[in-house]
Amino acid sequence: MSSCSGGSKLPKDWPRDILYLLSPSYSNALTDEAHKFIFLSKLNLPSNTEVRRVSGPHTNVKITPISDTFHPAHGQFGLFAGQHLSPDTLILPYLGYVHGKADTDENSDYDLSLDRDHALGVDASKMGNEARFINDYRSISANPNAEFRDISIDIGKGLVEKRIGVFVLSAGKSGKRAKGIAKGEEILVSYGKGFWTERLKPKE
Ligand SMILES: C[S@@+](CC[C@H](N)C(=O)[O-])C[C@H]1O[C@@H](n2cnc3c(N)ncnc32)[C@H](O)[C@@H]1O
Repeated sequence: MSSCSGGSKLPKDWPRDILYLLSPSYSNALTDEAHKFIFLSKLNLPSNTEVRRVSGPHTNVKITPISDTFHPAHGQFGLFAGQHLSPDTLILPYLGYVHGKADTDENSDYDLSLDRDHALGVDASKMGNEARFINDYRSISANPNAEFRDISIDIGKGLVEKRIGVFVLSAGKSGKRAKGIAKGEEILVSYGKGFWTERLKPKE
């Protein structure tokens, strides 16, 4: 795990009690099968796989306190575009604690699925990067402007690591989203209906 907390490389408005990550943190309880799924030889990738290199802090985004009292996440933070972002651009990876079913925190509001078949998640509740501040579009905008997609990251020695990336939505067949995300616009995804139904359940 590569991390920095308190160093000069922290993004503006980064909370003191959350560890800022430059790469994922892995649970010691991950199975061999999970490791094989996450870490792959470049030689075994389909030829059309885009292998990427990314590193934080991410200057294309801004962590911003939500001061608008009509915003449903008022008093919290959101992630905003620091520059124009074109359709289909990778904005940043979603980093956090990569874990299996055995160490899932059922109460986390920052746990994103990495792979359903292997029951793998990325939980950014205690550690993560700027992506943990992305809000859901509901009650903020008519539609999301970004989405999560699988990405392959070059980690050297001929290996790649599977992660989740946040992408600007594609322009769409009719080109209605061709403008992408404007500088200063909030980056919004859909958490999926499941997130909100879980939240509405009484806590045990
Ligand atoms: C992954 S966090 C997003 C960042 C969060 N706003 C923060 O400052 O840490 C998810 C939490 O943000 C809030 N949130 C995100 N989108 C929301 C929305 N559309 N309506 C209400 N609350 C939202 C909820 O409290 C949710 O549990």
